[in-house]
Amino acid sequence: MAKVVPGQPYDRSALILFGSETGNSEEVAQCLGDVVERLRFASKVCEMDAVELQPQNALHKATVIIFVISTTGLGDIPRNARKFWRNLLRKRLPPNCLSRVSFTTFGLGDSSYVQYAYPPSLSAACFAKQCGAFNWAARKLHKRLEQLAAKEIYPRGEADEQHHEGIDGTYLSWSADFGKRLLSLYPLPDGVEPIPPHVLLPPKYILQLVEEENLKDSSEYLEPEIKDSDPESGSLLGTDAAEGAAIQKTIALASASGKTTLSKSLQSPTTPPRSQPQSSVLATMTSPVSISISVPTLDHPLSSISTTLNSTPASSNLTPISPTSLQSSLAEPLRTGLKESVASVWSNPVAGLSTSTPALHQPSTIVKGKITNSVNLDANLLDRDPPVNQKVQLPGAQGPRVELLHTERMTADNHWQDVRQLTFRLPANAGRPMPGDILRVHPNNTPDAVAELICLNDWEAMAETKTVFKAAGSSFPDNMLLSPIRGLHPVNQTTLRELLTHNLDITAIPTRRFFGKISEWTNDPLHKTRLLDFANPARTEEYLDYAVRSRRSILEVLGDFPSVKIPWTYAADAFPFMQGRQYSICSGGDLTNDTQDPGFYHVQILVAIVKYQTVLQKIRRGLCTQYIESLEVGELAGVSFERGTAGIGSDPRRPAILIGAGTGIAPLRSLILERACTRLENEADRAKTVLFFGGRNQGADYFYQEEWKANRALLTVFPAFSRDQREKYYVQDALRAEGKLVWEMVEGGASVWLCGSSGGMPRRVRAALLGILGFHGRMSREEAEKLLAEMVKNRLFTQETW
Ligand SMILES: Cc1cc2nc3c(=O)[nH]c(=O)nc-3n(C[C@H](O)[C@H](O)[C@H](O)COP(=O)(O)O)c2cc1C
Repeated sequence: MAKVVPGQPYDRSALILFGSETGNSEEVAQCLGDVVERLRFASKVCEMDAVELQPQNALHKATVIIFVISTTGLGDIPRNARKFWRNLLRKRLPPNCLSRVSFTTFGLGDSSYVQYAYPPSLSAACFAKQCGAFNWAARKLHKRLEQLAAKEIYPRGEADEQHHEGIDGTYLSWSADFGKRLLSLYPLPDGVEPIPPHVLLPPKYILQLVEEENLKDSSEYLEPEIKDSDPESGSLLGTDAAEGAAIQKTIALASASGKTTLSKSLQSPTTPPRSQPQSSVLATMTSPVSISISVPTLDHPLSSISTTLNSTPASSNLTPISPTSLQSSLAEPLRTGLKESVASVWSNPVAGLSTSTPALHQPSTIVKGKITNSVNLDANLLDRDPPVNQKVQLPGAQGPRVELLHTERMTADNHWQDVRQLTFRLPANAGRPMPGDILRVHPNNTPDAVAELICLNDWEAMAETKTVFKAAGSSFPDNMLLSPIRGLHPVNQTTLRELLTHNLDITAIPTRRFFGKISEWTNDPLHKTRLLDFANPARTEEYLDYAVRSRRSILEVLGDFPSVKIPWTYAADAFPFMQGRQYSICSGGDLTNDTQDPGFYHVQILVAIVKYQTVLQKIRRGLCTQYIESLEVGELAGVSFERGTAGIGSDPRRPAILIGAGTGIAPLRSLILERACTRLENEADRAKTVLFFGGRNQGADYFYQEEWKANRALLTVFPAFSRDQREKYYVQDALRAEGKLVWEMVEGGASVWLCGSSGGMPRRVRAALLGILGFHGRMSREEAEKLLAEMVKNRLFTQETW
């Protein structure tokens, strides 16, 4: 078992700042954190919005800064980087204000967004040159940093999800070369080597057992810079300022003196004395039975963790791993392809990225928009006693909750797909929901899954004991920067079981980084070798076959490798944090009002329940939709509200062409209802609303057809069902068939919305639109392209695909 070697700064530090909408950039940032730590940099990974531009802060003290940012919407900055971006754009910033900053950027994007995107600040010529909105956020950030005199120490990297190897297709070679560049710029002192890949890096967060009195005054240790008074920053998922403060409390130190006591129940005679040398071995896998814990002190937060697990090493009973492939297209969408080709000499073979599928959008997601506050739903709700049921509630009942009023299956009973409409009761203090707004659903792990994980890791003895998160200490020069824990509900003290239930994503598909980590916690040589294979970027196919194509969960992997025993103190570091899933609202207009109580609004979402089978034969279910499926009417659900596109397209005086397939109807219905209920002084001003809807069968998944009939005067619908006749017929075919009408509406200034799956549909719809502009509008290809780009620029074209 390798010894823990804490990061040794040697006067070098790296700040890794990410802007991430669905978690991919965050994962890249964590991987880069590992890369630099192995090069002996003190590192800190945090959201961009957690950092201020002030002269004396970490931004100016770090030896290097790596910005990792995705592009969202159509050329937009992710919401947890918008405050930082706005600050960077301030006109009164001195032109050389970042002259002490050495940086590089790594962008995450999708080249399919080249097509329509035309970021507002760009001229047509520039647009053509710059390939539309592809990686637009990273490009403009990089450019702005240089304008402010920051020094580029390594060229920008740009990952493309369309690459056949996904993000890894760019990331792996880029990070390997970047590492070499760092070593050449900042050579290590004689006799000091990079931390080798087989040595476990210190954790970012550790768990401690605490007695209640240790927590009482935890607020006095809050780290000033993570306090975020900007209500728009939304840096903490689904939280407002108060909730953010609570999160800060969560990560606040339990004891300034490092005097952290063990829960009495766990203080066994085998507990080592506190004076024990801090560099004790992390875990001795071969040792028998007892649990002994020495608690980290502030000075040496990591080196003192000493856990002797009751682990009898399992014999090598690894389940045979055969290449597998997905049998169903119903799997939650794979946003990130992954693969690996480059393994550099110095680099950590586990440093490559892996899929970040768990953080993905679910159907009905809208992530586009200018205004994206997270709103605390209702303080009063938090005081209510949750209904008694089998499900474990959010710890401390502090997470945002809303009441589920109604749920309804929207597909025919005999249809293979279960699509549900859920109606929630939203406190009015969140503001009136508008088309384009989002509900984020925060799921739970099931009690069974949690129990299984606890059992697999032999954590039964401490599972019910109060614990506290502690951001692991760091030699980072600016100690103000403690990264907020994204996606963590504010729990001041919680048990390990509660944490696993509400906060840690134990059913995510494991990343390569996860395999690298857990390989440290087995003493079975065969298991270790296999785990390191999966972590090795040079053996991507094995990882893909074992973990991704078969959609194995972290829990299943731990079941396959029973010799792995994760020290419980590492739980918060080993597992990803659970992030809520976003759903665009499908309600609007009069449906929004609560006729019984003006203190509330009603909000609906449309959710396709994710259930599928891989060649492993096991039925797989989406974590979030499983939670949604289990919700009962009247129950308070973990849901937060976020602003989206600010009602673009809801003005009934402007014609609207709405194109949607499947659950992509959600934001379109919201628009239709909003437009219909908006009263006009002169009804003659009301413009056409035309919906092109794509489904499989009229009898199975023609959502809201009764409503459309009732609204016939205000809405024209052209449905396209692919499976109702021999010849496949899709929305793009319906568009072509109504080409003349479409052209007339575009000519009349219509706004166009395109919503649904990001597969081939958006590309085909775009081709159809270009054809219509060419044929009916008599435009050349170039003119048609330019018109579409102009529409994007003027926010007359909105694409919400996932
Ligand atoms: C709703 C949505 C909009 C997107 N818009 C763009 C875009 O305009 N340009 C681009 O290059 N990529 C775009 N992408 C691709 C993302 O940048 C890419 O999926 C990235 O891996 C997401 O990283 P994140 O999880 O850190 O946000 C978009 C993705 C989604 C889901």
